[in-house]
Amino acid sequence: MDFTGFEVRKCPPTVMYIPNFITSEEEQRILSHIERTPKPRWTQLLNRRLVNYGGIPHPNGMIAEEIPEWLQTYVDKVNNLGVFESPQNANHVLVNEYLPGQGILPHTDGPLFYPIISTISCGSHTVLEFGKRETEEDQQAAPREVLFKLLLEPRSLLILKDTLYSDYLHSIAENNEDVLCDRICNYDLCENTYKIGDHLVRRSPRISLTIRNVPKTSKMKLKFC
Ligand SMILES: O=C(O)CCC(=O)C(=O)O
Ligand SMILES: [Fe+2]
Repeated sequence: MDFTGFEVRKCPPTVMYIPNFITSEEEQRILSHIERTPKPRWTQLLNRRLVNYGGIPHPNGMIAEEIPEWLQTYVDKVNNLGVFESPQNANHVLVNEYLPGQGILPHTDGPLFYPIISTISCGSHTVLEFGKRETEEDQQAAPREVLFKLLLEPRSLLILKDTLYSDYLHSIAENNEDVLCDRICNYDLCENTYKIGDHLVRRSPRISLTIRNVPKTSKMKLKFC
């Protein structure tokens, strides 16, 4: 796919933002599958809950598990864009659920993944914030400065790579609503519905599909003594 027109130029390289990557019907289908996920499949964290599909990434290699067909459709859709240069096709999906007021602390995705992140948002918008990685002695410093923000609309696809993967931390503030006029780098690529009114948009529950490649996989070996 030719990404011209989808690259966000007001922030460091590289961000691609594609609004309406999936249709409302596809979004509803995803949400209803997630809704039916058995409770024990979820890992409940303090400020969100998550499900791993494709296996659990591990330094010794991920024991690959088959991704269910309804979800593999979207992994294929992302792979077909040529985002992950094969043979680095995506093989893992992390499903995160955020209720209003929930978020994720500043982090990088680290060395277990091939350094490209693709994220499909469903159900609600959110605002992804970026800060710079700090040195050890800076750790105690005052709250980390937010350098720029991206608005992730429902049904959109976000792709992050290069220095944005390696040098910047990303996070979602634990807010019930977002002010959308302030330092949003991809604002001109967003839907018009967000460009009217008072720019204060309430969050509703959001499901994100973070689609990545885990390069190191292993076949499970069972040892019987
Ligand atoms: O929900 C999102 O869009 C971000 C998720 C994320 O950063 C992660 O799971 O590493
Ligand atoms: Fe992340």
